[in-house]
Amino acid sequence: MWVASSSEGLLTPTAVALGKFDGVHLGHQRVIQPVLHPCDRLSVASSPQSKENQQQTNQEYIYSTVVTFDPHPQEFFTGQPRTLLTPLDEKVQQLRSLGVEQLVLLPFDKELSALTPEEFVQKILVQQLQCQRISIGQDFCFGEKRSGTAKDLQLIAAKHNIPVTIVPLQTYTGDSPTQSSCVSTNPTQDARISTSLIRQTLEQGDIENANLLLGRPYTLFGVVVQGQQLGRTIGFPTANLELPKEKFLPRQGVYAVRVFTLSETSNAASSESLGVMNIGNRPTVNGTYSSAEVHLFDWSGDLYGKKLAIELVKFLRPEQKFPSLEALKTQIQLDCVVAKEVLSAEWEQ
Ligand SMILES: Cc1cc2nc3c(=O)[nH]c(=O)nc-3n(C[C@H](O)[C@H](O)[C@H](O)COP(=O)(O)O)c2cc1C
Ligand SMILES: Nc1ncnc2c1ncn2[C@@H]1O[C@H](COP(=O)(O)OP(=O)(O)OP(=O)(O)O)[C@@H](O)[C@H]1O
Repeated sequence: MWVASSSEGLLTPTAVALGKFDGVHLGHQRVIQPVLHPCDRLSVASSPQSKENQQQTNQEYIYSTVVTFDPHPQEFFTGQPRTLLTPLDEKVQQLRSLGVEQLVLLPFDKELSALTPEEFVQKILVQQLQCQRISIGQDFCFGEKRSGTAKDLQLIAAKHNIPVTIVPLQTYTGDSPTQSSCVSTNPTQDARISTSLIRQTLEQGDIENANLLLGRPYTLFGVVVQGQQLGRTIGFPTANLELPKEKFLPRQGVYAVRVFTLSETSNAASSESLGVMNIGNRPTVNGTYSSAEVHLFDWSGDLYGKKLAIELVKFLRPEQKFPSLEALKTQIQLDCVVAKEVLSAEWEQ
């Protein structure tokens, strides 16, 4: 997938899905669908329809494009760094797997934030992106002080003969964490699927619902670095992960997880293990910084420098300060038993 951050080097003309898309959750995926090429829309596959096919039928090739903002608008307005469900690398990976061909990162600055809705359409969508088609969610707002609505975009774009798909809000009943049918389009009863809702569920340790809203497991990607090497002295060696500093972390505590070792070049998963993960400050050993560390079941070897993907499956318990390393060891043994039960029950479903 092509990533562009300036008006130069853009692949044009484009079919554009517009928004922040942090998390690339189920609502976002519905907004992206209408701009994908037909074969990707059906299969949600990774390889887009070939450009040659479209040229053979004499159509102008239109690049399926997600247009987003960098930095996140909230970061620009508050001046505070914002953590993200999907830092850039992860967002690129998710969008690529949906079949998106281009990600455009509009620099969100004073100038961009001051564009009126009409100027945004004219300067960005028409002139820069040669946009042929647009997809947005029903609650999309844009332009200076978020003054333009989805309907406004439809009216303004119509003047340039650009059709706009307004995707109805995808909502969630939240009462049935094991069924994908809990995603619906009934906005009166249900909560709108949003980045904010997923952040809240992760903050509460409600991994099952966060995973449903995302349409995939919430995953931490990181490189294994050295820890204090105390884990091996209590019989539970752990791989300490260095995570992107902007990655949003869920509630501190212990999780049942699935772990994939990634190939250094392609990011393809080469092997899968099960394990337990702790996210927190390790008060028992007077830890002074937050760490994320995983113990893999029935595994031994050297993971230093390896890239891991850790899929969170279930929150097991909050982190605690134990009176001794022996007491911590006893608790981790119990954590392993519970995690194995959780993960094998999941496997059977
Ligand atoms: C499954 C699991 C649960 C843990 N739970 C706690 C806990 O409740 N409290 C705590 O202080 N540390 C906890 N830890 C972190 C340990 O203190 C840590 O693994 C140990 O100090 C080794 O750290 P090191 O890898 O930096 O050597 C947990 C670790 C694991 C793997
Ligand atoms: N649940 C949803 N159903 C339909 N469209 C959605 C949904 N959530 C977001 N969208 C649309 O997807 C695009 C990207 O959404 P965006 O990331 O800007 O908002 P969000 O997911 O609601 O996040 P936040 O919680 O930060 O507002 C926008 O066009 C938005 O209107």
